[in-house]
Amino acid sequence: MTNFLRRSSSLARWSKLAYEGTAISKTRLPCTPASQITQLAALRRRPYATVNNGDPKSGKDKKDAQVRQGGDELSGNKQNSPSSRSGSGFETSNQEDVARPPSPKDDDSSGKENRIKLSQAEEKSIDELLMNLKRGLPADQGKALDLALQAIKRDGIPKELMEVMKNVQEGHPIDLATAAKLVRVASQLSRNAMEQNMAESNQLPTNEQDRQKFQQNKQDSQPPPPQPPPKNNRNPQKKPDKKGEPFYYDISLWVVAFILYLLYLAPGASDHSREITWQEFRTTFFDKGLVEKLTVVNRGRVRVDLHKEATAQMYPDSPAAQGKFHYYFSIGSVEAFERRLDDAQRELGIPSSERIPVAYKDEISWAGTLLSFGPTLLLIGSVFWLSRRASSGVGSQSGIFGIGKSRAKMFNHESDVKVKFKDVAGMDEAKTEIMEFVSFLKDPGQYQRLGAKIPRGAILSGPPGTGKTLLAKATAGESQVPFYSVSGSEFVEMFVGVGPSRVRDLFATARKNTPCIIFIDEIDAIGKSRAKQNFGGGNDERESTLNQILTEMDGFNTSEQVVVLAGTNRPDVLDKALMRPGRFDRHIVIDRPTMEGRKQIFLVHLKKIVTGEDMEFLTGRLAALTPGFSGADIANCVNEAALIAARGSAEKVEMRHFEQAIERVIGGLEKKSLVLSPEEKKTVAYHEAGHAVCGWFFKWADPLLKVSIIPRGQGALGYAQYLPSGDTYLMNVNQLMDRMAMTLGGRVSEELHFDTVTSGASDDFNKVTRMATAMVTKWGMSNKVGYLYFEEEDQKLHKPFSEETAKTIDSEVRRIVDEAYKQCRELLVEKKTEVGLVAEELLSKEVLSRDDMVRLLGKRPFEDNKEFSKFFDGQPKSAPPPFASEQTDSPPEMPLPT
Ligand SMILES: Nc1ncnc2c1ncn2[C@@H]1O[C@H](COP(=O)(O)OP(=O)(O)OP(=O)(O)O)[C@@H](O)[C@H]1O
Repeated sequence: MTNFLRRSSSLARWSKLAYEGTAISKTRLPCTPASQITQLAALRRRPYATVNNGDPKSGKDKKDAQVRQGGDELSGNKQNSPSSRSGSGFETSNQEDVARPPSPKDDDSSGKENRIKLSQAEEKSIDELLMNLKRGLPADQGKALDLALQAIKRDGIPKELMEVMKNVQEGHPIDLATAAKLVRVASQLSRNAMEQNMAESNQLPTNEQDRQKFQQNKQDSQPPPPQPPPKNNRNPQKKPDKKGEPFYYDISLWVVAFILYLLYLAPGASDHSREITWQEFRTTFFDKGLVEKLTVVNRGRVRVDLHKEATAQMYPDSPAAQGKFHYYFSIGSVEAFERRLDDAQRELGIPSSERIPVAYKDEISWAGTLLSFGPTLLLIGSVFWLSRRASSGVGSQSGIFGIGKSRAKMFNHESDVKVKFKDVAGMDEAKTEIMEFVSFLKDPGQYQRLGAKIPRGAILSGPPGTGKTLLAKATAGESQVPFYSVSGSEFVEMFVGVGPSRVRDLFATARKNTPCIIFIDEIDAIGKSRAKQNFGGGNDERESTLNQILTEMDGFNTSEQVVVLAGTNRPDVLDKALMRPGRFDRHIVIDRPTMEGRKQIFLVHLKKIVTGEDMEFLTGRLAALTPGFSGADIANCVNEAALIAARGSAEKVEMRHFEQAIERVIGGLEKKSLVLSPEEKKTVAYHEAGHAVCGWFFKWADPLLKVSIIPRGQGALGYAQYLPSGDTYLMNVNQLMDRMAMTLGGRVSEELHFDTVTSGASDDFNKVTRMATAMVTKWGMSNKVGYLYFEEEDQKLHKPFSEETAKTIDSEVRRIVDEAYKQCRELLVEKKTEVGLVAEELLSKEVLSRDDMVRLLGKRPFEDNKEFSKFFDGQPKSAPPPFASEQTDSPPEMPLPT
């Protein structure tokens, strides 16, 4: 035991662990140790060392034994050394029992007369242990530990505990009765320690009768005068504890921990066996006739059963003389072992009738089996842990078990959805259509009374940023209902079945919160036509998600107030089944805003901006400057203007800030770092001048607003911006021809003014070719091809026309472009001087405005669109910003006629 106690660091660790294990159930403490003892005894294995010279064991074991012996000698216990007694080091204390002083009669089994005192060396070890342990403990715990160990030191270890340890050592498992015994011993030890402590501090009598009397007297008497708190009293035994019960538990805890530790150290159940070699087996046991039986276990090991009595006589200290202990040795193969054994027996002349019986046995090693499951358990454990960790992060839906849950964001109508219809500008028709959903959600009774079927949903389609989501939110805001927003792509996962499951979950949640609105943005991610998807391999997962949406929408009964809105930029690719009545009943097209729409959207966004400009004029001018802008572009422009103004420390956002912002949004950042050579600059100037002069003198072309040779954005060395003749939806042949001629103006000008031409007109040619091709193949503007429409489809492998038609189309496109070129060249030859004028002015100023053009070329000979031109005429100073949607150096492409 001295040895064990010397290892105080491990005792500290172990006791702390035991304490932590039991601390959580302080009130149930007396029951705790029993179960733990069983576990602990089985957990820890400690090699056994016998001390007899004849006993087969390694040199290391011998050394251990010598150390132990030395320890016992040190403790003055020489005559009780293990060589004279079997058992563990604890038993060395048994002799002290004789010298134990008589104590008052105590009826409990762990009373003082039943204790075995510790030796001096052991007591010393306890003191050391105490010192080490107390360092890492809170003051209260330290005090309790002190008391517990002092009591053990003073009174010794109960005999019962010793018996248990002996049993454990002999390999008997700790059964319920033993556990109960241990509990009793532990609690008795604790109580004794506590009472002793009380007695010492209050002179409490230690025998039962006196104790009762004392308690009675204490109750009858006056409460003792309050003691001043003892200052610097370092002796916890003298200090009465005020916490009472909890303190008792603390002591108990330490007693339990200590007992557990003793058991844990006892060379117990685990020390049933020891490996030896064949040679050791032969010389030590076999040749001496001690072997009773051999058992081949799992064809790899042989267990040696010895004649107990004979072994005990020959090796009194060997554990093999005790109950369940046995030696074993490993064999290479059963056959080889049998041969060896036969040989050995033959050598010894053992007759065949007396030969040692050999049994064969297969045993399952539970540890091995468990170990083989280790990697699997580890994998399952880590997956579980990862999923738990993930789910404790963003939200409870994000773990692996929440994968089938809908990712829809819910906006509370009271707090989150603040958008109203007044915030959505420039789409009056769409608002009127969607208003019906609002009145249904607000007052469904009116519709039901008249037998009208409630619309299920609407698809909002249109280019990006035109306000589809905003409109859906405003619908929720107006109808004062919850709003579930989800993107179509959020249904698509790599796992099969997740999409449909999320759809189900979304609709189930919505049904629980009726009335409400579900908004599925970018529904084309899942709602693509199933026929089209199958080209080049289908996507079953997407298809089943779509099917689930169709089913869910069918599943609504008419009284369910769930409206499904969906947004898409590609209504053309949607599955027809989605669009049929009863599902998305309404198809609301939200196009880019018109001039009036843009004005209103600017008004909405300008509300938040500090500006001193006249609102009517400002919004009109900005709207005129931004044809083709979506609501999102407008919002971005307004914000950009405010940023530019703030960057220049301006008081207010002025017109020039807005114009700069629009330029930036359209053309990108000015590339100041890009320095052109003088020749390149000249070419760009003449190229742009060619466009500008064409725009000025062709009746159906758009007049110039601004031309610049400052490089911007990606690869645009210069650009010309034009005043649109209006929000054009239809274009006639004259307009198309003038526009194509104007687009070719850059190259023609280069031809007329330079010896050679540059690559700068490539984008112009692209536009011209596309326009001419559309005129021939789609718009019926070629007599030779006639009134035919040929769809351009990238995915189609075959052209929808014959080779002959293809040739005709080619020649017609070429004819049209040639005509446009001729028209342009005729004009520019005639206006060669004007082109030179404009180009030279551009070279010197880099930017020319509409007013510069008037000054250089005179007033345009045609009437401009009043609606637009009123915002630009009479503005001598400010150069108007560029035309929308143009980033290159050529005139704008015409909108596709609808
Ligand atoms: N009609 C409008 N009135 C006011 N603001 C608008 C309007 N349209 C768009 N906006 C602004 O543009 C922003 C983006 O619009 P929104 O998200 O609704 O576009 P969307 O059509 O849903 O785009 P996408 O198709 O890319 O999803 C809005 O937050 C709003 O600031």
